[in-house]
Amino acid sequence: MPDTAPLQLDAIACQYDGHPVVRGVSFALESGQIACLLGPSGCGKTTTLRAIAGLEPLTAGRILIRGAVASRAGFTLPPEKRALGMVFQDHALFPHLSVADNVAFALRRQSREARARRVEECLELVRLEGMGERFPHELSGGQQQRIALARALAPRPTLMLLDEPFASLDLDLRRQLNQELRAILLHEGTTAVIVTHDQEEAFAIASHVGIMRGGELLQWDNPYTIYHAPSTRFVAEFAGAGAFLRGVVQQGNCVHTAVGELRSHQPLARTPGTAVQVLLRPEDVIPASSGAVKTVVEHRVFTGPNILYQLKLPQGERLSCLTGSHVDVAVGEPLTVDIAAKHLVLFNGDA
Ligand SMILES: Nc1ncnc2c1ncn2[C@@H]1O[C@H](COP(=O)(O)OP(=O)(O)OP(=O)(O)O)[C@@H](O)[C@H]1O
Repeated sequence: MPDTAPLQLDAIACQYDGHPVVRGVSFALESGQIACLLGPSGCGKTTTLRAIAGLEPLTAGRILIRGAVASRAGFTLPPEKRALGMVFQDHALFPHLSVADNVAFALRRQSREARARRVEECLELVRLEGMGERFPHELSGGQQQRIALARALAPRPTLMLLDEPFASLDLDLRRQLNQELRAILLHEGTTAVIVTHDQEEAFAIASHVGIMRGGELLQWDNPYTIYHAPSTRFVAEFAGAGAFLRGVVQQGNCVHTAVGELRSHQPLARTPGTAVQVLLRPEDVIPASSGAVKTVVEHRVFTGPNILYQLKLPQGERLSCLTGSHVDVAVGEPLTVDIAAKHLVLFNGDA
């Protein structure tokens, strides 16, 4: 990672009233990368973001912005000196300023012409061209968040920090704005850190996802790796639906389970006889009339295009299964499946 990486965290720690809430968090972002910090409520996502912003001091470690130390124990460069853009859940627009003046706020040092040009450009980026003369209270919640985004982008920050920026909006609008946000960040080449507790949202936006728990960063990877090669069972559970089957490792990269012998295409790195749990994602479980595994539908969630089934095996263990919604089987009915996992994800233990 070159010294000029827009952002680098080296084992940072933060405390509130002597109580540690962030510990040993390290990651780095290259120019234009988009990261999401994801984790359950209270895991330290916002505190990490606030530390990057210069709003929380560090008790250990350091934060480098463009290769220069911005925070370490005993030193915190003030937020306004960090060349950051910030968007928080409560958009905090200036109510007495027009939309254009809100967006122009951080451009005070530029000439009138340059300022007007950039304001127009940013309003276009967030698809609110022609609305510059309006006032924030004349706009919808979604439009106000677009303005907050335009205002943060206007000075071309090194780094954008966004804390659940669309959390107050309804689901459809949130999804749409998240996709627009991703397109805008990519268009502008802006590096960003986004806090969310919505896994689907994180996967849809981010080039990198950091899963946090209890103040620690458990895994930092691209969304595909987080989902398909989770480092811990907690990450596996947090990253999406699935089931864990008890198994025992056999010779030849096989695991014996209640659904039969599962063979991995990659080495299992465990000695035969080891008790393990095998992660099976819903898309690894395929309905097939001539399938090898007999189950009964225990629960089902219809989402429109898909149905997510919870299936019970005769021995009592469970599987998740995702199908198109035309595979329509009622609770209590049998469903025969095949297991299509090629790369087995194993965790230790038979619990
Ligand atoms: N100002 C504060 N004073 C004392 N404790 C705080 C303060 N802010 C946060 N905390 C505590 O620090 C821990 C981490 O909080 P943080 O807001 O970073 O979590 P989070 O992952 O962003 O949670 P959420 O998803 O609910 O926003 C929590 O236990 C929280 O109660």
